[in-house]
Amino acid sequence: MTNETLKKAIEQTAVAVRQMNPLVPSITNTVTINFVANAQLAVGGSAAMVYLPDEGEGLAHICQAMYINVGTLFPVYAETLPLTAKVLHEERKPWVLDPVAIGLGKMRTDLLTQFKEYKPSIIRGNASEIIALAGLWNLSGGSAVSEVRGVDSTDTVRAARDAAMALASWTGGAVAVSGAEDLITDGKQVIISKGGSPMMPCITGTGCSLGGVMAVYAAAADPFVAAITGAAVYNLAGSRAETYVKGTGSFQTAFIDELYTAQPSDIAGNPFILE
Ligand SMILES: Nc1ncnc2c1ncn2[C@@H]1O[C@H](COP(=O)(O)OP(=O)(O)O)[C@@H](O)[C@H]1O
Ligand SMILES: Cc1ncsc1CCOP(=O)(O)O
Ligand SMILES: [Mg+2]
Repeated sequence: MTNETLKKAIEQTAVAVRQMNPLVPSITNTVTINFVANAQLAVGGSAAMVYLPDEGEGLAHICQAMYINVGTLFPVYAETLPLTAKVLHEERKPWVLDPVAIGLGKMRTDLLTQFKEYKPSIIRGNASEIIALAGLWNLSGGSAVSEVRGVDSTDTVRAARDAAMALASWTGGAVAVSGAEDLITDGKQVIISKGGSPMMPCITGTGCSLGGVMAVYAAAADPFVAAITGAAVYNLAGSRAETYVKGTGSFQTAFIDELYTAQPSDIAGNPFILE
């Protein structure tokens, strides 16, 4: 892939989701569920949030793509999440996994272990989560899950490069590592997406909603292009929003405005490096 073909693919993806308005349901955490839905709607998707096993399974059958985020688990998810992921895998529907706070608790570890066989099309996490997931799945570049501290990263994005590539090689999809710069790989190529704002990690849900937005784009593009398009619109919107807000409260509102108003050509023009 060249820079020009990638820019064209990003622009086409952003245009396509606005035309399609794809149904992209989520099973996600209760902290940021509203932010996820609003971000998905802002870029052109149709959101639907559920908790129950038959509802996850039912939506997996009819959706164009789906998002699973393990941020706040409830006992019912022991049934909901594997059932839903199994349908997505069997029907070859694109789906995005955010392994939030991997390492915390037995149920989270059990669920994330099971997802290895259901091969998420895109895995999106911060650097520590990506390194820990590769460790849990016994892939190269991974390390013990006990090193994760809650939901925030203690590793640099570059430190997660090998883990990200190993995970993408296993799934056959893409892996996106977020941070001050974002690294996206399909296991062969690596893209660094630039931009964003230091305010982004200071509000909860930028990472979670980025996963939801990547799922929306996965309804219209292959996982690698979808993940790159998600990173690009986030970095563009974050850079723009920080220029006129007073602090992190108004940043969240401005950020959604910038997602909504971002033109496909501007999303494609957000700086990236093809390594
Ligand atoms: N220091 C930073 N500068 C610019 N953008 C950032 C910075 N930290 C995080 N971001 C952006 O915030 C979003 C969420 O990333 P991150 O905070 O790593 O996820 P998580 O919330 O899962 O830990 C991504 O779009 C990322 O590019
Ligand atoms: C704070 C918190 N606690 C459990 S899930 C969650 C949200 C994490 O969101 P993000 O990873 O996008 O900052
Ligand atoms: Mg996160």
